[in-house]
Amino acid sequence: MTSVPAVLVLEDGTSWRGRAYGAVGSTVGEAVFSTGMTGYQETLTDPSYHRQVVVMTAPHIGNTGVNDEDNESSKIWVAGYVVRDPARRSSNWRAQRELPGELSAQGVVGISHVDTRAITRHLRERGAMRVGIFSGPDLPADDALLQQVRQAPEMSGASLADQVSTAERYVVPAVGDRRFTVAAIDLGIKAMTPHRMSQRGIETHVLPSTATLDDVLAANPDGVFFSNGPGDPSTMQEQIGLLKEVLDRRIPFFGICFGNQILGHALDLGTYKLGYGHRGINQPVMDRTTGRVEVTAHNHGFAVDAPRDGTFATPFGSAQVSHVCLNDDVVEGLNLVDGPAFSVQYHPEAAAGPHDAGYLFDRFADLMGEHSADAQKN
Ligand SMILES: NC(=O)CC[C@H](N)C(=O)O
Repeated sequence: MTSVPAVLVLEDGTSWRGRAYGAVGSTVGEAVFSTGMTGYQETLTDPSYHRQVVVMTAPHIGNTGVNDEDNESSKIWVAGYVVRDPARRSSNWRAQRELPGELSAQGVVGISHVDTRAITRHLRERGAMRVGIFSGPDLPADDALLQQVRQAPEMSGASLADQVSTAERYVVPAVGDRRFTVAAIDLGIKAMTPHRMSQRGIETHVLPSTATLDDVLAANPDGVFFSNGPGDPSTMQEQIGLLKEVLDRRIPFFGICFGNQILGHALDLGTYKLGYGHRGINQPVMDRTTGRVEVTAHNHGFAVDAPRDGTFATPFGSAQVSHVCLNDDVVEGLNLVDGPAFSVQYHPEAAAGPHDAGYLFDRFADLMGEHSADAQKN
């Protein structure tokens, strides 16, 4: 098989040569790496990867093909894909198509046969940075390509949720009897999140990222949820304002990832950009409320800045850091002690990933149950 040449160019001028993988052409984005050994289809279709070029540290990608069941959204969102050694053909009973064909069909430019271990170490030492992948028979000189990379927008300051959110609201029904109704703000929601809620008797009303308080209240919700999503959380001023109104009304709240960062802002905490972020399905996190350690799925490049020890004052009462990452002490969860609100920076929906953190959806259901019991008492 003849291969088309490709080159990966980082904004610091470093470049790697390989072969075109998926669509032939060019793409730019933020270079990040994922340490997930499995679950590449869920990674590719996670809307939080919008505008990011993902380097897979697992060397062999494509082994299980792709199917119509494991998508986390309606399309592949990564801006580009970097793999070491693609499977020549898939071998899995659930495979319906081959990964390279799927990438090509969706116009996703990738590169293979590059040293993904070296690229990962480079990003780990120098931090996430802009990157381009360029493929074709006659590639321009690296200098010209570097200019294109340096013109790409930065991730800091990027407001991207509106680009990935649903245009229309939709409802994911509860499995069995409906116990609770949740209004979920879609900032780039993964399909598994309402699915996990439905398994707990929750009917989820998924609303566009531009939803107002009236839109939320129209669902008559027992709880409000803010999803994961791409971009810089400090740009989400409308959503931060909406969440403040939700907290003010003491409606039970749960947030995942971007939702955790937005809760941080609503509590007057800041967010900052991590050197290279956490992406993968093998990150150890401690739930400080129980002392239990869980292995969890992550995909974040920003984090909340909050005091680690004890409680701290917020406009909505005292709060605490509920979870921390055991690798680097990054804040992985917030808990409003004086109100019905909590969030985590990682992914209890576990798509892909271990199911250790599934209890958080039960915690949300319990919070809604307690709150409705309290409301009846008052
Ligand atoms: N998965 C997410 O919600 C990511 C949140 C945010 N875009 C970050 O990179 O930190």
